Amino acid sequence: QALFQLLPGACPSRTATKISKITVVGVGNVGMACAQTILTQNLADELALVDVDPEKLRGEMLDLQHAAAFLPRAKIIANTDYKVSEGSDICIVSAGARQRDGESRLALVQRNVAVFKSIIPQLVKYSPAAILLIISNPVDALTYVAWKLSGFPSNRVFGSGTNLDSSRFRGLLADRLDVSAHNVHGYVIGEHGDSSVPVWSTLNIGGVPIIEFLKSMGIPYSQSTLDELHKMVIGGAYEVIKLKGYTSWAIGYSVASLVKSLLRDQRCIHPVSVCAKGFHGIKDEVYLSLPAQLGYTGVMGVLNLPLTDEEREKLQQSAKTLAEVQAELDI
Ligand SMILES: NC(=O)c1ccc[n+]([C@@H]2O[C@H](COP(=O)([O-])OP(=O)(O)OC[C@H]3O[C@@H](n4cnc5c(N)ncnc54)[C@H](O)[C@@H]3O)[C@@H](O)[C@H]2O)c1
Ligand SMILES: O=C1N[C@](c2ccsc2)(c2cccc(Nc3ccc(F)cc3)n2)CC(O)=C1Sc1ccccc1Cl
Repeated sequence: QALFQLLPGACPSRTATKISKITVVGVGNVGMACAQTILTQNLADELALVDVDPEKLRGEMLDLQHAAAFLPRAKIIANTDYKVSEGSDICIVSAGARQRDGESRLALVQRNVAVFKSIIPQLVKYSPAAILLIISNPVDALTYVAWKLSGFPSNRVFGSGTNLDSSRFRGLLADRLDVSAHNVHGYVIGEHGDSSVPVWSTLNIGGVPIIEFLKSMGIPYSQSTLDELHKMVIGGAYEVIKLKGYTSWAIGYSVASLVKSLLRDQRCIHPVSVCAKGFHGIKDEVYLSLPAQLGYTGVMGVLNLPLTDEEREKLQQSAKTLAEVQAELDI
């Protein structure tokens, strides 16, 4: 006897018309944190995992498949062959070599260019209409490399950039001010990591400019207070590395928020690494983080965020540094 007695008109073989497929390349700490948040938040009907390590790949796939009873239904597949990624809407790249002790940023980029040359053309071959979301570091330079290698329009190639930096910044302020991080409206822009630029001039708490908010709370402040907060964002990354050897959960949740804006066409504004040429006087083809609107087609637009002369100068300096690094690359 059949397991189910079908009702008139039922057609079990017919599936949803819009299948959202996401590929994660690099099943390390970051890649698996992204996979986990994407599955938990029901963002993919199909999740493909790719890596060069076949055993780790199969292990991670099986381990996720074993959670099926606790997750929304999703097809989880994995292979070292990029054919498994065919027809992806979004390809997330967290694969790459990690910085060796004493290794320069340029040397790290050059090593990861070689890694990207083995990844990006394969993703393009099987998913020519996909959006590429780059996480691997140095994320701004590698997002530029991915853009050049892919031949995609720049709106379909972006990096997580200062999305994590901004999340830490907002979280720290939220804790200090005893308010939800969702009401701390502020951006860290520019180059991801140590040289990022906190935008104080438009930072506000629920619409109240930060300086007014601190005054109203009777909280003493000075520029050094604000600068100290930015140093804590950077220090936070190093503290996590010192304590657990890598970072994963925060970047995993930040990537899920970006994926949701893309696949659900939310048109939310996120600080992410975009082609910054033409914004804030930047003349070079570099990727830097600016507040960008994300929707189903990718980066839909970049917010013309007012900046002080000092903030603009810092951004332009980062653009110059990145352009110099990029000029040395063999892409
Ligand atoms: N942008 C951010 O905010 C942010 C935050 C945290 C980490 N990261 C970066 O994410 C990257 C990954 O970090 P992690 O901790 O997951 O590293 P990891 O070493 O744990 O994982 C890297 C994975 O990439 C795979 N890999 C290496 N070469 C490959 C190739 N050619 N093709 C496919 N897969 C390949 C490895 O097998 C490994 O599984 C690093 O560059 C790290 O700096 C970025
Ligand atoms: O949370 C992290 N963890 C990493 C990490 C994860 C696994 S191994 C290193 C981290 C942690 C600490 C320093 C650091 N430096 C760095 C090295 C090379 C790059 F290309 C970029 C950054 N990177 C990678 C990374 O980008 C982050 S965010 C981050 C880093 C430095 C300053 C501010 C922030 Cl918000």
